Parts: sequence; structure tokens; C-alpha cells
Amino acid sequence: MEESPALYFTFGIIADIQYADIANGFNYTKTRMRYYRNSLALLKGAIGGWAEERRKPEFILQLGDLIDGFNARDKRSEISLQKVLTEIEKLDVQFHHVWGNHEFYNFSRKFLLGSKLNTKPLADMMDDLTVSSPSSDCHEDSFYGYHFSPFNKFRFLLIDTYDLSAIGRGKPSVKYEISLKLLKEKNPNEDLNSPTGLKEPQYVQFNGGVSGDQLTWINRVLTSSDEKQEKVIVVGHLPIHPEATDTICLAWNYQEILSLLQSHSCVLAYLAGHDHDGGYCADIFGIHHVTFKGVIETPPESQAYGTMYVYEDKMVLKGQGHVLDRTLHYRETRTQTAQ
Ligand SMILES: Nc1ncnc2c1ncn2[C@@H]1O[C@H](COP(=O)(O)OP(=O)(O)O)[C@@H](O)[C@H]1O
Repeated sequence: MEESPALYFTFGIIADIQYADIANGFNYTKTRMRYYRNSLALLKGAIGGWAEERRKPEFILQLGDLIDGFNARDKRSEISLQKVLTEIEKLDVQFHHVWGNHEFYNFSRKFLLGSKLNTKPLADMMDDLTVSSPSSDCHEDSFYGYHFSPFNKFRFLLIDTYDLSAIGRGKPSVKYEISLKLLKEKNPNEDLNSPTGLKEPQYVQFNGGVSGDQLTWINRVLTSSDEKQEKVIVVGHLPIHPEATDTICLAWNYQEILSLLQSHSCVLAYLAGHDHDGGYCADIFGIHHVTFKGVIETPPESQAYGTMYVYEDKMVLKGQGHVLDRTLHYRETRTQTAQ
């Protein structure tokens, strides 16, 4: 009989909870119902599910948009954040938080850095300090990114897909000025959230991109992981592959981010949220791009979270409710590089 491969560790994933204590409503295109209030009940269900798993998850990835922008309108941002964090803290497992557009509708970067949504203190230090620390957090143009290794030869790299953005940064940020200029060049619409007539429909205000300084840092981290023969799972709010999402949800400069990841043989997968319908593709280099379904558009009787089982030879996603099961085999050629 063949021996079954060893289970190394497991981790949970949940995306786009977008909690608000308001009645259900439709998305912008009126195609999907959003269950703002019930999203908290689904989060509680996910927490209960993870708590009962036989093998306790090592950590949970929260892929961004934890509370909805409507909280800012209703001046309930901090109350709603606290309500959600209270549920999260009932699970005796560490969350790693990614920041999405709804974080910036509710909070400034300065507030986020001082909040429990900043999980960067959980970052691993590497020998080379330039790999460990991307930039000073106090600087108005710093980005929110870090990496950690929960298991020998595995690393998770959290990136900031709103580093270049017209939301979340204000004056005197140089990145804000650059981002607004770029957005207006690419999107001549009066409403910068509208993709009408755009050749590159991802250039809308509710998306963002990754700056040159962050790309340089990502490259350093991945080069170090290539050398150590680690397997890296990259995590961000915005998807970066057009076959894994509706193009309106892509990061502004997704091509640059994608080709950078593809140039490193250590990269196994890219996990994202933002597109509530979810999506998946394996790219030409065998990198798995998984976009997770959003809790906010999941009906009360269903669910939308998953647990990844990481084995010696593959990762197996066990989805709950609308999140599908998937087996993600590791890339075969570990020396392949992008053309
Ligand atoms: N096609 C569109 N045209 C104009 N504005 C849009 C369009 N789609 C979304 N928006 C606006 O952009 C903002 C973010 O959209 P939303 O669908 O709420 O994002 P998310 O999926 O992150 O919740 C909202 O203010 C929304 O009204």
C-alpha cells in the first residue's frame, strides 16, 4: 500500500466580510445581494468551524475588507471594527490581516498601523534587514507588507495592493499625487470609480497598485526564498491574473506584479479577495491564483471560508459553502524562470 503524504500544517482563509449593522442591499450593478448584518453571523460560523477542526489551523488569512465602507457614512467604523475583532479574538488562533479598499473607506493608514489590523509585528526577521523591513512604518509613503514562515521551507508574503492608490493616502503623500495622476491618465471619466470605455478597466478608484519600492522589496524576499528553496504563498487583496477574476477587480499594474512572481521559482500560489464571485486559474508557470468568494454576498444559509491542508506534495483547499474544494499541486520545475 502507498504511504499517504505527510500533512505539514493547515491554515484558514476568509475574504470580504464587509460587516455593517445595516439592512441588506445590492451591489453597484444590482446583480448581487449584500448581507451586511449577517456577514457577522457567517464570520461567527467560520470561527466555530475552525475551532472544531481536528487539526487546529496554524493561522487564519483575512484577505481584506473586514468592515464595509457604509460604516464610515454612519460614523460606526470603530464600533463595527470592534464587534468583528471581538468575534475573531474568540478563536485561539492568530489572524493575519490584509488591507482592502474598505479599510481605507473607514480608516487612515495611520489609524490602521496603530490598530489590531496591523499584524506586521508577526513578521519574521531574516538575516538581511533589507528583506525583513520594507520601509519605515512612520513614513507617509510606507507600504504594509511582511512575510512569515509558519513551517520549515514555507513562507507567506503579504503584499499591499493599495500602495499606489487614490484612497488611503492623502497630502502630503508623494504616492497619493503620483497615484491620482496615473489614475486620471488611465481613466478620463468624471467618476473615477467608473470603468466605462476604459481599455484597462482595472484603473478605477476602488483598485490600487504596487509601487516600484514595494516591487523591489518583493523581489528581494523572493530571491532569498529561491536561494533557500522555500515554497512561497503570496497574499494580497486584489487579484493579479485576468483569468482568476473579472478584469475590473485586477490590481492596476497587475502585469508587473504577475511577471515578478513568475520570475521566481519559489512562488506556489497567489491568494486574493475583492472579486466576490471568486475565481481560479493556474498560470503558465504553474502558479495557482485563487480568488476567494466574498462573505458579504453569501446568503445566510450558506458559508464562504476555507481551510488549506498543506502536504509534502500539494495543498488541498477544503471549502465551506460557496468556496470550492481544490487540490493545488506544487510546481514541477523548480528552476523555471520567466521569459
Ligand atoms: N461600474 C461602476 N461605476 C461607477 N461606480 C462604481 C462601479 N462599480 C462600483 N462603483 C462604486 O465604487 C465603489 C466601490 O464599489 P463596491 O462594489 O462597493 O466595491 P467592493 O466590491 O469592494 O465592495 C462604490 O462606491 C461603488 O458605488
